[in-house]
Amino acid sequence: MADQWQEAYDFAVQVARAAGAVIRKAGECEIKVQTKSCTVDLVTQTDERVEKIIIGSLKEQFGEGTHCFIGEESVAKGEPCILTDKPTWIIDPVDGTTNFVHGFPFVAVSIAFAVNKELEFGVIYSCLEDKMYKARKGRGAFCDDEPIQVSDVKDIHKSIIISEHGTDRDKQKVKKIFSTMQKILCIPVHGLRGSGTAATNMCLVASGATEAFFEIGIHCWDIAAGAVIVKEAGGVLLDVDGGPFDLMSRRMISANNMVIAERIIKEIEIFDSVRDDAPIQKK
Ligand SMILES: O=P([O-])([O-])O[C@@H]1[C@@H](O)[C@H](O)[C@@H](O)[C@H](O)[C@@H]1O
Ligand SMILES: [Mg+2]
Repeated sequence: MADQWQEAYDFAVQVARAAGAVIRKAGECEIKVQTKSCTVDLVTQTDERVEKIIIGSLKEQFGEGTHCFIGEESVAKGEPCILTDKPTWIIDPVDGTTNFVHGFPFVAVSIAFAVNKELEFGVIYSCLEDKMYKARKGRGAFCDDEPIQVSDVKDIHKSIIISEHGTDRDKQKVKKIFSTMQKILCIPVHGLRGSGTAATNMCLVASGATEAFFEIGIHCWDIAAGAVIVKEAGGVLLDVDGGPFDLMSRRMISANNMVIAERIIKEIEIFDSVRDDAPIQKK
């Protein structure tokens, strides 16, 4: 059967690389910062401009109305965040916006593609590192066209675990986040890390640099591309309660294997997060 998504996959890589160049250039100028859900949930004109460039390029290539789009900044402006069976692009134009604003060197363009609610491929361009991660369902994962695979560590005491504190500053949630981190650190593990971008964190799992990344509070656009890349690199994806991975649930763990995943899950103190696909509350 003709390989119908190869062209879309190759085009997504080109678009991600071009978007990364725009981000790098914008980072050389003064960055005007605004906020979204709270004072530390940052957004810049670059986030919005890059998302428009990506979606515009995809519409031009594949036609208006044939594909659907879930983009971080479009959703922030009220677009629906509903995954249907239609071919759908799930886009985070600047993953690691806070890093971008501060010049902290981890910023990624994350582009995923789903059909019939199945993730077909994911592309993550870590644009300040100039590293292109990509994977297609059933065809392996790559960084700069070199195959990558997860670490073979099974002993939690020999692991590095990534988690992030996110942008929610609710005291009860922060307490659970840090209590979880403390319990994991004192297993003990070799170390805790966090790049500040979920997409990059998942590439670090996929490339074997760390054994797991989990977070409660992330969005589908942060993790969709990384989910394909981790899975194709031989890793596992689960809900933080050990259930099946749920792209819209705002929580997940990605790990190199089930032994590490299940050990980390034991320590996670779960708190509620409104699903990405929850009905929009009328103001
Ligand atoms: O907002 P953004 O930079 O696209 O996405 C970021 C995520 O990738 C990260 O995992 C999370 O901890 C941050 O709070 C932020 O949400
Ligand atoms: Mg993001």
